[in-house]
Amino acid sequence: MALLSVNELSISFGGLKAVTNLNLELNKNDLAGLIGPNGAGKTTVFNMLTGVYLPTSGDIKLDGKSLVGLKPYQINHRGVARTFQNIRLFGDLTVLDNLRIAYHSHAKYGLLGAICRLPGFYTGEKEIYEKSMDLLKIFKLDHKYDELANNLPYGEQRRLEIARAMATQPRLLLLDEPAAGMNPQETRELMEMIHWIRDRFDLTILLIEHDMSLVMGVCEKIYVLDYGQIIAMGTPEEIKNNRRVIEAYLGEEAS
Ligand SMILES: Nc1ncnc2c1ncn2[C@@H]1O[C@H](COP(=O)(O)OP(=O)(O)OP(=O)(O)O)[C@@H](O)[C@H]1O
Repeated sequence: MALLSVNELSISFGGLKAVTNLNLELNKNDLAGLIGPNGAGKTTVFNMLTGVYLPTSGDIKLDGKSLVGLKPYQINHRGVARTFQNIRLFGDLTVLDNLRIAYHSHAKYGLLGAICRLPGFYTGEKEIYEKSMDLLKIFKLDHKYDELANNLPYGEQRRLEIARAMATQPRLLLLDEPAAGMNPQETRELMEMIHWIRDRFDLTILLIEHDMSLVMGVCEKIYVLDYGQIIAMGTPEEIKNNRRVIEAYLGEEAS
């Protein structure tokens, strides 16, 4: 069974059909891309997958169970995490605390345990600290654990956002333009990191990206969206040579 199965998904804003009859399927461990010209509807798809927008029609199933109508935090608890096009970190908190907060959303001790400082609270806190530091190491941010997130260079803020999403222990990770604003060296390192976390954490990843070298280099399967509709799906090689895809992008450049 597919991990994620999107069936005839549509959404309209007033008279504007932003996404129409979208079908998409991801198997466990897929590393897939969602590309398309500006305004094609990519972020809107992510917003529907994560419960930010309620679809007008259609269904989204994770492991065969519908996510439609669930709140974003409920969808996160089912195993879906995301990053945003515009970085959304807690800028005035340290790098470590940004991760701790994400781990706390899944902490095993309750409010009473925290207020009364029950033994479970201390073991829980220690575990969260250790797991947070482990994740920071993976994302090469451990030496910056005490810095305020706002003070990190842009590329590191992007990595911290992915690390924070990983702290919610997702099965499906949605990355919205993870390489935006990165230089070529940072982009190359990010590509390797995305591959590595997919394998290490047994993840399924769907990413939106305008940087074609990243999409073609890292994704094994690519969906192309244009005017809210999927116009092509295939391997990077198939997508590169697809006439409809070339036209969609050339149309954008010509306008
Ligand atoms: N909340 C909303 N209200 C009204 N229109 C919206 C809303 N969200 C998205 N749209 C519209 O839906 C369409 C798709 O937007 P979306 O941001 O999903 O595109 P995108 O492919 O992610 O674009 P980009 O690559 O530029 O980020 C656009 O016409 C946008 O204006």
